[in-house]
Amino acid sequence: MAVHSKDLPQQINSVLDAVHTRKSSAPRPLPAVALVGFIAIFVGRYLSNKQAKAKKAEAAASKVSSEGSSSVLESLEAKVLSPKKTTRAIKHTSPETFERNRKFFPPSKVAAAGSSASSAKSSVKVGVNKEFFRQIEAIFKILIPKLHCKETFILVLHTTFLVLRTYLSVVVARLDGDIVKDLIAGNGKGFIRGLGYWFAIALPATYTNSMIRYLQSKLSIAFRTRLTRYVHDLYLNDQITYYKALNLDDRIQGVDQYITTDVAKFCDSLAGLYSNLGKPLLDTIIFNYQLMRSIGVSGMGGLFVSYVVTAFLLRMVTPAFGKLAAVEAKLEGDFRSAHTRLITNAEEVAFYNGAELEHSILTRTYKRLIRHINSIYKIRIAYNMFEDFIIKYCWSAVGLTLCALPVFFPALGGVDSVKDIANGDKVVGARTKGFITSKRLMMSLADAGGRMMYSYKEMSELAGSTLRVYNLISVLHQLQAGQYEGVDLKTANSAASSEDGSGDEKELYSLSDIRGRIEYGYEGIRFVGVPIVTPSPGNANGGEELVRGLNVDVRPGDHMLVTGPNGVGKTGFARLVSGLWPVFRGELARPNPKDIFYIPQRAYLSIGSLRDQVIYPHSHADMIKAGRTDEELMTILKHVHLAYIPDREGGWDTVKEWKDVFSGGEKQRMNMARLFYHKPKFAILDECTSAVSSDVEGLMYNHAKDVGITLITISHRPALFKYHLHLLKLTGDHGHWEFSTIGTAEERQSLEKEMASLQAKLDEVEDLKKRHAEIQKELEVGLNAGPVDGTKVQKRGLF
Ligand SMILES: Nc1ncnc2c1ncn2[C@@H]1O[C@H](COP(=O)(O)OP(=O)(O)OP(=O)(O)O)[C@@H](O)[C@H]1O
Repeated sequence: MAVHSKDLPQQINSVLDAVHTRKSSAPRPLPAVALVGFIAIFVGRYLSNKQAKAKKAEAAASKVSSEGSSSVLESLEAKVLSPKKTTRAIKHTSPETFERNRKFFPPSKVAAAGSSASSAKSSVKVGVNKEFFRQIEAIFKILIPKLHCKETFILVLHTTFLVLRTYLSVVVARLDGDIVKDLIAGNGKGFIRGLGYWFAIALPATYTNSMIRYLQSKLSIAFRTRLTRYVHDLYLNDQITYYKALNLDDRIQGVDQYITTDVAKFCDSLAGLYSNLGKPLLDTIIFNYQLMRSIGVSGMGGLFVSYVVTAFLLRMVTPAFGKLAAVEAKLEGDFRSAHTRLITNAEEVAFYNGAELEHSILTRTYKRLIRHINSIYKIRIAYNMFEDFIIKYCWSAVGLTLCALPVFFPALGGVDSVKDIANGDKVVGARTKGFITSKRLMMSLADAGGRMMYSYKEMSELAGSTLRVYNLISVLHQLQAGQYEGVDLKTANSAASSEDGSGDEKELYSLSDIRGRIEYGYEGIRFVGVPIVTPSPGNANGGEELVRGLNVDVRPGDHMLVTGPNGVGKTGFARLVSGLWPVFRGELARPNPKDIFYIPQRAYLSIGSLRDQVIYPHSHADMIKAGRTDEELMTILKHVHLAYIPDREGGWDTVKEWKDVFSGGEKQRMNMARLFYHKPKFAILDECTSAVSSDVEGLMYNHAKDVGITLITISHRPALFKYHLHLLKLTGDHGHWEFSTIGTAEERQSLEKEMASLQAKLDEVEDLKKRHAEIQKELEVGLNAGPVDGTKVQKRGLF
């Protein structure tokens, strides 16, 4: 019977023939051992090198932390001043790479589970379909950016071990057949030799298995590192994509869950899928070929038919695992963010005694998640039963029948049994060997088939996490390029005119229709016809116009106070200048980022040392590079009346959760210290001294002006008038605003002083007048009452 030996690599064929031909006396598994040994040495060297490097780095790190602050400083200084000596810096993804990749990430056509309406309109479902493969292909451009990279190396090594494992399985199946045949024939020598080979194979086989697991984890970590780095570069950059994703777009809610859990899950599933799908696929090809040698072509035909029927049946009964996985990920994210909210607002909740309500929110979120997970488990019961029934029982029955074919109909047997009989084996021995080998191969095949079917389920689940990761990258790419999910202007226009009733066209502001212009590098802040509009993502009527076409020009030294009632758009003004809100119309000219500093309403304290709080957003290395010293920081703290802090907290290097350490006023003063450290040309102070006592507030304002910072203060408090020259009043009346000049600061201050002293004198006059009237009245009463008795007068309370 013709055997297609050319179909397999020559080497595998010759080794397999050597194993099953009894005439060969050479130790048969040796090529495998040699190959594994070579790979083991290679991988071992690679890993030990890595471990040695890691140990070295760890030792260096512990040395730095055990030495005092001065040595930390020295080591940092050394790093800054001699970049050659530092470890290789992690390079950020270049804007060109983002530009190149953006076209591979157009908005997903799949209806994202639990996402906004626009994507939900889509008819494409989550699952193993064309869109899934397109998304995977796009993500692969990030995972494996070029042919020669670490991931390719791991993949090649992983594939080598997978092939090796399949090869060893075939060797084991044949060896098993040989051993049983020798046992039945009573061939002691052959039996002992067989056992020897058995143990010789055990070593490379176990090593191969553990290397496959190890390389799978390495591949997953390598993928995760690449993806996380890419997403971080896309998320945290000067385009403030993180702010846009959180405030100007609602397509990715719970972005932390996406970046942490979803990315990790995706990489795990992808790395697992490669071995869970690649290995059984390879097994199926090789085992089928081997089986054909034992059970013949007709047996193979039967096997093929059983595959097709199985695949068809399983496809019919497989639930939408992809969609279920995507919904589960979203619900996990909701549960996590409910906890995060509580952590962030623990003090406020405690003051309000809100534990019970918060508890019910957490329980509700958790129940929603668990209800969904439980429903997945229930769906799985029926599916797993069906899968087991087909793979374990039906396949075994088919397998046994196929093994029996050569026994009952020798003409249908494969080439091996013919060869064995020709080699002088007895018919029973040849049948036993053939049956044991075929059975083992069948079992491995059933196992491979099972894993392949299981992989289909995994692939459906992978489709869910792929969709989430793809959506994350796609939305971030779009936001970075300034493309938002805007409202449909046609629908919004008709809605606005009918609501209005007048039929007049009302100006609509959609994030997809931003027409304003921003000019950087201007020596001041100039608004020309710029409206202040809330971005309102997802609002069908577009953003709300808070302030109508604003025209102001603040030049150096023109300190300006922005005032108005709550919610009128004062912070909106600052958000426009800082580039957080888009300029929908008009022209905005502003200084370069380094020349303007913004201090928000809620004081922010970063993770890090006390020093980091003053110099934020500089790092210590930046500070050293700029030639700034701790003494300078101390002087700054004196200006904000916080000079006692370094001593109290144990020095500049103390690391604490600073938001829990400082009082409200201290937090605000620390934020003002940052302003004095950075000394920008312009500063926007948004109610950032509301908790500071007025005397210290005055000192800080005066110091800021002394060092040449032009102040734009957002505040309701008239006490701050005296530090400003101009007043921008947002009235809140149909977007109305007024701009006026307060006068020079000195004039204003001296006038106010005079006013205050005159007022004090007037108050005194009023008191004197009142007293005068009282005395007069008493005297009149006393005179009318006749001669005065001293005791009587005293009783009336005159003296
Ligand atoms: N991302 C956003 N999307 C939609 N509306 C927003 C957004 N951010 C703020 N707003 C709304 O815009 C309005 C103006 O907000 P802004 O923070 O500018 O008020 P403000 O004048 O500074 O008020 P306050 O004096 O209370 O600080 C508010 O009604 C607010 O609810």
